Amino acid sequence: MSTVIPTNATSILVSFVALVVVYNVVYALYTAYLGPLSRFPGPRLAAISRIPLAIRAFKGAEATELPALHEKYGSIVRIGPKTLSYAGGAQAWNDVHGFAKSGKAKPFKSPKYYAKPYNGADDIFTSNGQTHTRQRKILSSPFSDKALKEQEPMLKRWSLKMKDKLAEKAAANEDVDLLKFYNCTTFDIMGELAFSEGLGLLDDSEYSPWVKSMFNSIKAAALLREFKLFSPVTEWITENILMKTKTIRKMKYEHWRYSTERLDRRLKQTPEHPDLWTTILEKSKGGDGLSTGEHQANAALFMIAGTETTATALSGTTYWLLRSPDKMQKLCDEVRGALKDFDDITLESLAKIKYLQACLQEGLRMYPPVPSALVRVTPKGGCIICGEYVPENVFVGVHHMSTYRSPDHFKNPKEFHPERWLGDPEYKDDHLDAVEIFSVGPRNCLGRNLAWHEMRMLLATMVIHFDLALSKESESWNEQRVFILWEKVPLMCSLSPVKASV
Ligand code: HEM
Repeated sequence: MSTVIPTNATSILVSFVALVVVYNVVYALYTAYLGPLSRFPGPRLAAISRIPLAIRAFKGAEATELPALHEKYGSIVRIGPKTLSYAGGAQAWNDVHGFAKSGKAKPFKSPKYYAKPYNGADDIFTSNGQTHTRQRKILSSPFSDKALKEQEPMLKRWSLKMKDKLAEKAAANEDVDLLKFYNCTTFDIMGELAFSEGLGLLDDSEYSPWVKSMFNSIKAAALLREFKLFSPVTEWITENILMKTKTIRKMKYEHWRYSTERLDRRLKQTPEHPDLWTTILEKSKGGDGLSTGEHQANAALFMIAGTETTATALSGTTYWLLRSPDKMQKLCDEVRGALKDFDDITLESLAKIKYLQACLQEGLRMYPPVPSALVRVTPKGGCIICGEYVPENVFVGVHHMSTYRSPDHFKNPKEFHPERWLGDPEYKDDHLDAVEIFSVGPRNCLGRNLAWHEMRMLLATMVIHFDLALSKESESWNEQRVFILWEKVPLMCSLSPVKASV
């Protein structure tokens, strides 16, 4: 009797496992060959399993592999059993990310994809529905044109400080890592904007432990998310084991602690000059305001969303200008011609320099700071995207890199030509509206106006004061892996001061 029970138990277990395996294989084959997504083109293995998607994510290879898949299969590619990637230009942008029309439900942000902040409160990036609408109304107020104009002297002050620090390096004949300088500047700016205190990064021209931990946690978050999405088992392991490990908790807590401490300090005082929280607190009065947890969550978010993105955009644009000496010369001529004196530099005067704007637009197309798709999930009952019905619960997203590298949208898509943004007849057939660096619709980038002001001001500051040359070691700088964002390496350049700089 004692030997019969284990044998039965073993055979029950074996039968159960076999059943699970058979069920999964049949289900995967059904989904791939007969399911509602089977009519979308893509590699067969990707329709059966998430393995190819996961391998690509762990290799950090999406910036090259996804554009190649779109080139082969077209503007909609099935890249996972329940995942579609889009590179279809303006219509894809509107259908996936745009405003809802006549009460029709739109794809939304799945909590599976976007983890909540450390304190469990939603920030504007993770929230959906009414919480998002309420937060957006309050948080957008400090980014109006009028509010940003008040920040002009502050932006000029940090631009000059960046220039002074770079001038020290140039005087010492040292090559500089421009990526680091741009990052130090945008972090210091956001520190002052959000908390009325700079982070002191430009003082030492070095990243602080906080900033280093932010960079490390972006890659960790990308890999964890991919592991979590792989299967129900890995999802359980991620939620119940990995996310609770000391290392991951510490990583999340560190970023949280740094920004919360600064926000707390800021909330105890009234700064002389208005900052973001001056307006946010004003708009937050009354029943519909932000809770303390939401203030904290959004402060932490701003320190990531509003810093390294802008520094990345500047680094990418500078890199492509350095690779294209004729374009760099034209930019220097136009900027130096338009701005003769430091007082000439205003947000308005910078916005009028058309070639400066075109260089930034083309730099963003060539090297989008957010290269990946910001994935959504289709709503109950499904929806129509690019003229095709997509059933509910499917991951969808417009992939920036694939869209911007597509010959369907751009002539010479892999080449840097600011002229395409200035009506050059050579590029008359380009679909410029395929480029939506800041996304579209109800949750497009809240800080896009600030980002444009910062990018124009800092790039103009560079070319007004310095002639730049790319160091040999950075010639292939753009060949980087992607883990949600680019895994950037130093952008080494040599600088020589312009004689009669303003
Ligand atoms: C070149 C620089 C920047 C780029 C390329 C960029 C890009 C984006 C993109 C693509 C989104 C859409 C996210 C999504 O669909 O989930 C977004 C959202 C957002 N961005 Fe930016 N961004 C930049 C600068 C900034 C700055 C300076 C701020 C200032 C704080 C900022 C704050 C935000 C916020 C708060 C959201 C969430 C908006 C919402 O969900 O309603 N960004 N950004």
